[in-house]
Amino acid sequence: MAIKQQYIDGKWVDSISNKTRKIINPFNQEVVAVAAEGDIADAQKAIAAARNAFDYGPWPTTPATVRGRIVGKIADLIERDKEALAELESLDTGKTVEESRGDMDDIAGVFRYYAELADKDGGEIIDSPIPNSVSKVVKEPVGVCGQITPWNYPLLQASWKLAPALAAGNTLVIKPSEITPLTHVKVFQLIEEAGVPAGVANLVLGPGDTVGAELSNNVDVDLISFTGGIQTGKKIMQAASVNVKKLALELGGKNPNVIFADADFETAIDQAMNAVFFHAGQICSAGTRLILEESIHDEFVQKLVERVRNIKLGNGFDETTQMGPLISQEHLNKVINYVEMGIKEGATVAIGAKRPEDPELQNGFFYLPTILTNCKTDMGVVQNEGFGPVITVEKFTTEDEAINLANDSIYGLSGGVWTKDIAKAERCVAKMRMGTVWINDFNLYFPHAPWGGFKQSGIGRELGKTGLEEYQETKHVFHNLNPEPINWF
Ligand SMILES: NC(=O)c1ccc[n+]([C@@H]2O[C@H](COP(=O)([O-])OP(=O)(O)OC[C@H]3O[C@@H](n4cnc5c(N)ncnc54)[C@H](O)[C@@H]3O)[C@@H](O)[C@H]2O)c1
Ligand SMILES: C[N+](C)(C)CC=O
Repeated sequence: MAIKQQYIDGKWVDSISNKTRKIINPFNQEVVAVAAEGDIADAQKAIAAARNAFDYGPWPTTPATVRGRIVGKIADLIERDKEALAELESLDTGKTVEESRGDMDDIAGVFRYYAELADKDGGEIIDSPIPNSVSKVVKEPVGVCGQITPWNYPLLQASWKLAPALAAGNTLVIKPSEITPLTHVKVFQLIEEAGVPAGVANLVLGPGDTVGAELSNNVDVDLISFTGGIQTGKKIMQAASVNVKKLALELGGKNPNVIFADADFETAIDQAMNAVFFHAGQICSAGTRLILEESIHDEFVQKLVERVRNIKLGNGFDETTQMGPLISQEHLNKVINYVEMGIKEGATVAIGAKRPEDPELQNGFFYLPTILTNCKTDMGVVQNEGFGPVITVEKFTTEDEAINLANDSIYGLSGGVWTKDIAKAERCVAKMRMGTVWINDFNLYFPHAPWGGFKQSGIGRELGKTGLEEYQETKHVFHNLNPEPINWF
């Protein structure tokens, strides 16, 4: 099996130590690839290449229109190779190929969006209060960017970082999760083919506590952008303080889905399922806290259970599969412990709470879709991110109570509210402390709208215009057209 290599300074390379890692299909634990396993030295080599390309290379001063054209070419190539990319993503993560195809459309859309945005902000002329002067504000790239991505949406999360960083003229080193590097490797082949100059975009494979920590610590990195868990985010924030790096953190969520009695009942049930069981709940914005108005609670739970019973688990490459496995044995163990904690705390199992018995699923990291009722907001299972196919159900009777429950969290990534009462929806949205709030929808995102968290769900925003601005410095240039001595001294 050919080794999946790193891409450093425009060359495909093994790790300096020659170490490798087996990449496992979570559906059956088969080895699907062998990847180079980089270390601190590989990260340093890539950072040096990115530093050199930023300080002495053409990319930062290449006209934004030309950079945009190259970013657009990457979008074209992703569309060309969509099927191959989707298959790699599903082999690596276990998600259905149908879902991976959707991810690839989204990813191409992100590159396209930033390709088109690249040359749209040419800065600003200020009406200077000083006679005979010109005052202007220009946008410049931040410098060398370190980018660290998680395993649940490997290439999608990478696209939110790569596309704006390149469009804005930065150079970068990206590190995917060590267990899901395959689509990163493939997209770097496309980045090379699109004509991004050597040293501008670098890919280092390997673990977080070595490669990731080096990206966070190294003083030659000007900005670190991280998507992943809250505990890792805290470590990165601390490390980034070494040279006051610019910091963007996209962390976890424990997202409330508030359903009022006047909501469209069937649609709310359907979307409540989708909000959690899509990708087996391994989504930062999964609607894992179902908050139901008491008068509809029993019927809603009963109907939900009936529908959840029919969710088809299986191989992501089988077109009838609706939900794949969890990512790894380690993660499966975490989800098992998380549900056990909820049961010990007094939650009632409405369905699931175990592994499936189907013999065909025994080699995969499967866990049954699970609904826990009788949950109270102070339970660990309600407060902690489980990152699996598990819904906790709470009840409310008044609008204020619903909002208080929704906000009772250290997280603030996303939330939803379901009602036909427009005024009620707007009142709730105004009080819900989250970066994204959906009215009569859940889990929707697109390149044009910013994404990120309130509270401990993160710092900064990806996507939208703000997603480009994260990768730009703002410089004020004052030009005195008639310099004269001040004669103070
Ligand atoms: N807010 C969002 O948009 C968003 C999107 C996707 C995932 N997430 C979050 O990601 C988490 C799941 O992903 P995960 O398990 O891969 O997270 P994780 O924090 O374990 O790992 C994420 C990345 O950080 C690296 N890493 C680990 N330790 C590190 C260290 N000390 N220094 C630097 N890098 C380090 C890992 O190798 C990986 O590449 C969930 O909490 C989920 O909510 C958030
Ligand atoms: C940000 N999103 C929803 C694409 C993936 C979160 O895990």
